[in-house]
Amino acid sequence: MLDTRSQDLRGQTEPAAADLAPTPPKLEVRGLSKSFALQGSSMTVLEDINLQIFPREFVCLVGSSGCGKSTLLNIVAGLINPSTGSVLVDGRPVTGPGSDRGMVFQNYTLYPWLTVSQNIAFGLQLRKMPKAEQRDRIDYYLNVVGLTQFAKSYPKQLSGGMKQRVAIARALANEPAVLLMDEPFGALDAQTKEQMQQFLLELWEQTHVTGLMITHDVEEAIFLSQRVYVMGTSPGRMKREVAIGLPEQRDLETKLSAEFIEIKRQILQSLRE
Ligand SMILES: Nc1ncnc2c1ncn2[C@@H]1O[C@H](COP(=O)(O)OP(=O)(O)OP(=O)(O)O)[C@@H](O)[C@H]1O
Repeated sequence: MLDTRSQDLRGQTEPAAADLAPTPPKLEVRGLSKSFALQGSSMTVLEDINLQIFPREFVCLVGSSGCGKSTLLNIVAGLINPSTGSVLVDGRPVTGPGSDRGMVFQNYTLYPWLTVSQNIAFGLQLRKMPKAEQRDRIDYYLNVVGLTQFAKSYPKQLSGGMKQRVAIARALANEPAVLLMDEPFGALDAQTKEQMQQFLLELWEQTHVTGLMITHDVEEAIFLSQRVYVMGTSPGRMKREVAIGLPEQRDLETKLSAEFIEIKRQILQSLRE
């Protein structure tokens, strides 16, 4: 029996955020700071971070190298603790990793000894999901990422883009409340990266998964999201929030539109300030 979140991921329920006012956020970061101990002193990496991501929103976070993007995402994932502040998913405080947050990293993190299907099944097995339901989910998400024919292949037999599609399918198969992605296309060549961006847009149209992705590629952020958070550095803090008013249906031509170029100019300017 699938829960309502899973139905949401399959695009069957939950109206758009704008149709419901006020809608509680799926993910909320409140007054979050993080300091690391460094050679006997303390280095503040994140300062007073606040953000909210609403159901069916796909949001990107951009910032220059070292501003704390990965640290923030790892805190949201529950992999490291904040120094102050909190993270809430569906109103519940995050205290560690959980299947309500699916994570995709830049470096391929598939298990090389497992097939594509087995990789996707990994979290489902941990949760002791009945076999028949596992098979349904695996088939469904293999189809969503267009890899049905590669179900029995091993990661070493796949290209970089295909590996990331498996990683996305594995994260989605748990039907998380929020999909978290840390530079998922950062290791791909320019052409594959563009294909993956197109793929992710189509995936979002199909699943309307709530997502938070970090990238230092401003064009990628604008192309993929409904909102972009711009981070400043030293210490990492939120500088600006930019609503992306582009139509939902986007393709590579969208990147050449005057509206797109204007948004890009504004974000680049914020990053430079
Ligand atoms: N465990 C740690 N101990 C000490 N300092 C850390 C630790 N993890 C991260 N940092 C520091 O925190 C800062 C932010 O790092 P982080 O990796 O979050 O940045 P980023 O914005 O994701 O960078 P990039 O885009 O280059 O990946 C850096 O100065 C880094 O050296």
